[in-house]
Amino acid sequence: MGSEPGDGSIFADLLPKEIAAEKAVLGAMMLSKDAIAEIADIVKEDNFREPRHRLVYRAALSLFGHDERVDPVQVAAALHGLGELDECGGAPYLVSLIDAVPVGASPISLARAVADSSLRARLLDVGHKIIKIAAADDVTDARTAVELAQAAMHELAEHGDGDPFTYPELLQPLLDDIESTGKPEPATRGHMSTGIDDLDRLTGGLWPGTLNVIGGRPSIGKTTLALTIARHVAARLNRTTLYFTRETSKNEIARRIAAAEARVPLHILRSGQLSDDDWTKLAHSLSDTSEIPLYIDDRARTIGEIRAKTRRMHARLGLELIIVDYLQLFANGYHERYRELSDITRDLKDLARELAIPILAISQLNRGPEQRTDHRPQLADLRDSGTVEDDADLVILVYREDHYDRESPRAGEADLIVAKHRHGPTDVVTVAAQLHLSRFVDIVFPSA
Ligand SMILES: Nc1ncnc2c1ncn2[C@@H]1O[C@H](COP(=O)(O)OP(=O)(O)OP(=O)(O)O)[C@@H](O)[C@H]1O
Repeated sequence: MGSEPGDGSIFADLLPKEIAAEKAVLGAMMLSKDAIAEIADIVKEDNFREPRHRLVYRAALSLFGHDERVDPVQVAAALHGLGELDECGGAPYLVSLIDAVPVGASPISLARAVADSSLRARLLDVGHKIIKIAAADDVTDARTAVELAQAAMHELAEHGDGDPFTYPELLQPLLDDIESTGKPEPATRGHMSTGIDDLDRLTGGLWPGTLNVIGGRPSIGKTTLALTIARHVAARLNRTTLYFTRETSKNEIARRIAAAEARVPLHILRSGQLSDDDWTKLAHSLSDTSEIPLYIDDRARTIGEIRAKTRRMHARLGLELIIVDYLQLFANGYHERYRELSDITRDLKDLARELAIPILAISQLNRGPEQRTDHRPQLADLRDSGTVEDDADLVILVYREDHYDRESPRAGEADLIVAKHRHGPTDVVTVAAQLHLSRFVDIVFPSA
């Protein structure tokens, strides 16, 4: 028993509950073939920290792969054939694994518990490694030590499941190393405008080190507002922006940006039925925007991945704005939701401070607006989203009257309700909602 020798860890001793979780996963695999596929998606062999559990897992998976029965008898026979049965505690131990499955437990939650504890053990190992790097002051200078520590953390975030690296995956860190070596720290260029004049007059734009939140009910236009700001910052201000999207694919985001920049309606881009004029507009805008520093990522799945990618790209490119679309999608469901969302917003706030850049995060609201007669969102509608209401420096709530009433005399308008502004006044800014072009624009009143 104890930690696997290969871990080389002084910290990662297995706790009784972690042993129980590993046993339960293996037991669940021997109870149901359906469970095996679900578990294998989440848990890899090296997630098991008890060595004999790795052997049982490998044998069970091999039987499953050959479409054979997976039960204690078959697994015992397979292990016996490999000369590993005694090392695994014999047939009685395999039978005891079945008894270790808690009544009513889902295989997925059991698998997640094992993957989670494996990741924690790796985190402890990395922590230990970082302490050793930090202490070796006769070997490395402080700056190199920080880079080594960051590399250790990146490896953990990107390969928590222990998969081998592909060559293309290794190219990126290599490029980062080559490009960041000897490059001065990017200078912070202060606050930036959002491109919505009235909003900029009220807030001064987005400030370094702040967490800014766009809140709204589904389909109200949160992504449209975030993309309006992203386009302005990247295309008009030429400042490097990284947009994390999870629900909407990067291709769809690109389509929405193209619609807004070329002023060709989204449904026309989707249908492919472009007129000659549309093609001309699209071609011009593609050439105008071919080098804008806007990066779109639809692969990050957790806040840890967002942090790792952001740090890596910041070292390489000097990021100036991060956008996260949207907070709730980056909760992994391992813990109570309120706590996870609180952790995510705190992490984003810390990241904004650490990198001295603004972060703009989209958040869903609870059903509060639907329960009020005027449907206007309020700060308190963020209440279910962890501590975002407290952590945010600026909260902009999006509201469109025509979303609730198609006959509204305010059709085509959106209110951007600045419901929280830590360093200034709150107010409402009204803009034109051109959703078919995926953009919000200032309302220009004809001069008298
Ligand atoms: N071609 C179009 N013409 C008119 N309106 C459109 C078009 N395409 C999308 N819309 C509208 O734009 C709105 C979607 O905006 P957006 O995706 O920014 O909302 P959201 O608040 O981010 O939504 P979600 O919570 O679903 O992510 C919807 O109301 C949708 O009906």
